[in-house]
Amino acid sequence: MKKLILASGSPRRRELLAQIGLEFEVIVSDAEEIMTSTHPGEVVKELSSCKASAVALTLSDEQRDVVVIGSDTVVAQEHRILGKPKDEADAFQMIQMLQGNTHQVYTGVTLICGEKKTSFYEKSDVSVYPMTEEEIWEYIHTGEPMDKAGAYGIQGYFAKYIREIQGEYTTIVGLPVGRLWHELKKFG
Ligand SMILES: Cc1cn([C@H]2C[C@H](O)[C@@H](COP(=O)(O)OP(=O)(O)OP(=O)(O)O)O2)c(=O)[nH]c1=O
Repeated sequence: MKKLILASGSPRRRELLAQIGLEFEVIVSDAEEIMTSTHPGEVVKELSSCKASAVALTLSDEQRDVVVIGSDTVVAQEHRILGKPKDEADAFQMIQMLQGNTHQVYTGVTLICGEKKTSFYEKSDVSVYPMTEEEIWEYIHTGEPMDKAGAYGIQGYFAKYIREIQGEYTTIVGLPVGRLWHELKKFG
């Protein structure tokens, strides 16, 4: 297995990569996130590519055999794409939309090693129990929503509002590790 660089500041992504027994270095880029598509799957592929490319560009010649991993997660509810909330009022609006409904979580991943590059995405469906306004504010005051796409974390307090998921759990937390491992093997 080649050396790995995780181009992400997300603690969840580090935990998931460590969970499957991989060793890696973390380099966080300040990539400009350029979006040209409106399909959530294409959006997360593009954004993951921006993050991985920004780090790949900083590597020296000796590091050309390293695989750089970039990733991005969004929530899609009907025709809307939700990233991280701007403030608590935005978080309230997002959770208000998600409660009592089913939405999709898309995570895109890009792997870059020298000239070789691959991007893919995974999608999971998440159904949320109805929540009262009081419950939504109580959840926002846990501080959990602000750094998360769709303003919730399935791995935290929000778990008690999850009715059903279809698809891979790690896609929702931010890194679909089964698919990632499958793709990494192709890099040798
Ligand atoms: C839906 C959901 C998202 N999230 C997180 C995963 C991502 O960290 C975050 C979405 O933001 P991203 O912009 O994908 O990632 P990030 O800014 O946290 O990290 P980086 O760009 O450096 O890789 O939301 C959860 O932790 N749990 C969830 O249930």
